Amino acid sequence: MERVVGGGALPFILTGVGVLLLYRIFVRLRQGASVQGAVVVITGASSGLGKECARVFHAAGARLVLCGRDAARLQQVVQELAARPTGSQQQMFTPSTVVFDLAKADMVDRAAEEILKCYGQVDVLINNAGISYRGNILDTHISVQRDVMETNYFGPIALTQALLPSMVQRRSGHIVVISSIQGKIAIPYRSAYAASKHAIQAYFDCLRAEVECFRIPVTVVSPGYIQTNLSLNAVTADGSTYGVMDKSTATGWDPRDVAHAVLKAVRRRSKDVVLAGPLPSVAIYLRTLWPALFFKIMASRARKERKPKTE
Ligand SMILES: NC(=O)C1=CN([C@@H]2O[C@H](COP(=O)(O)OP(=O)(O)OC[C@H]3O[C@@H](n4cnc5c(N)ncnc54)[C@H](OP(=O)(O)O)[C@@H]3O)[C@@H](O)[C@H]2O)C=CC1
Ligand SMILES: CCCCCCCCCCCCCCCC(=O)OCC(=O)COP(=O)(O)O
Repeated sequence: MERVVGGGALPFILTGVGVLLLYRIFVRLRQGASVQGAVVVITGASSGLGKECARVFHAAGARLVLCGRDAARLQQVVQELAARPTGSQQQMFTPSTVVFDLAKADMVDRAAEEILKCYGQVDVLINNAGISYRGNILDTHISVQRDVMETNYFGPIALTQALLPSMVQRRSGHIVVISSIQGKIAIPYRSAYAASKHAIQAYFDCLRAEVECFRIPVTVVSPGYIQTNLSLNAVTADGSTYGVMDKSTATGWDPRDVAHAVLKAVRRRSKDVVLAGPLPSVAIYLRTLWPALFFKIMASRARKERKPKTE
């Protein structure tokens, strides 16, 4: 009797192909949506986390609009990106730049128009720009509290509100904000910064609920310390620049890792991402579940930090 070779093998081949297809679907689902060709706007793209996000989203094939106050520094980022070997077969786009100060309310609407003109639409807005603060509330002029709020809160929400109607019209878009662990817990001598990050968290939580019906996801990313110029650029109680690279900043997360986490959050349309080690994570739970203990720890921290200045 003759045996048909392949007749017995066919089910195995079909099963193999099926398993392979299922595996590819699984990988795709885990990876989430592609950002290839997506128009991604990044504020604060001239340095630190914003610059790393520019690198990561550029490598993923996004069409970038890079924002900041300093045209020359943004151009430098554009040149760096253009000079990078692609290492992949996907199409890369030369980024556009839009220069404006988020703290100047009258500039933001015009900047939003300029941003929309770059590619006619915005697919992902990453509100990353920000400034930190170091100071004792007793010594801090109210204008410093206001200035930090302008950059970290009113600027980003004004830009978001200016770009949102075009997203709603298209029933498409994604809004991301880089908050901080300090948007979840407040630590001493950071009043202006922690308040602005708490405000950002609340605003974008409201927005998430309000725009879900338009299929526009809102992602709040709350990182712990990152190795950037944030502490160097921080403002102090009298409005002057702090100018110190704090140990906590210098030993923080690698901004590349945080930028990759931001890309992952965009692809997966995550709602709230906390990037923190065990201690800050415990502190966040403690603030909710055992506030009295959390406040005691913070008061003790405030006493310890005050000591060197008063002794
Ligand atoms: N580093 C850290 O430890 C952490 C940082 N974050 C957050 O990450 C974000 C990025 O900060 P990071 O990269 O660390 O700090 P950097 O100081 O390195 O970068 C800040 C960026 O914000 C831009 N920026 C500041 N003020 C304004 C303004 N008024 N208008 C427009 N752009 C402005 C700066 O651009 P330019 O000066 O060129 O205008 C710069 O590109 C911030 O929101 C910060 O709060 C969150 C957790 C931890
Ligand atoms: C019973 C066990 C109790 C354990 C509780 C421990 C409480 C420890 C407190 C930890 C505080 C962590 C603060 C983290 C702050 C942070 O990561 O901020 C990120 C930033 O935005 C940095 O900005 P900055 O300008 O402050 O450098």
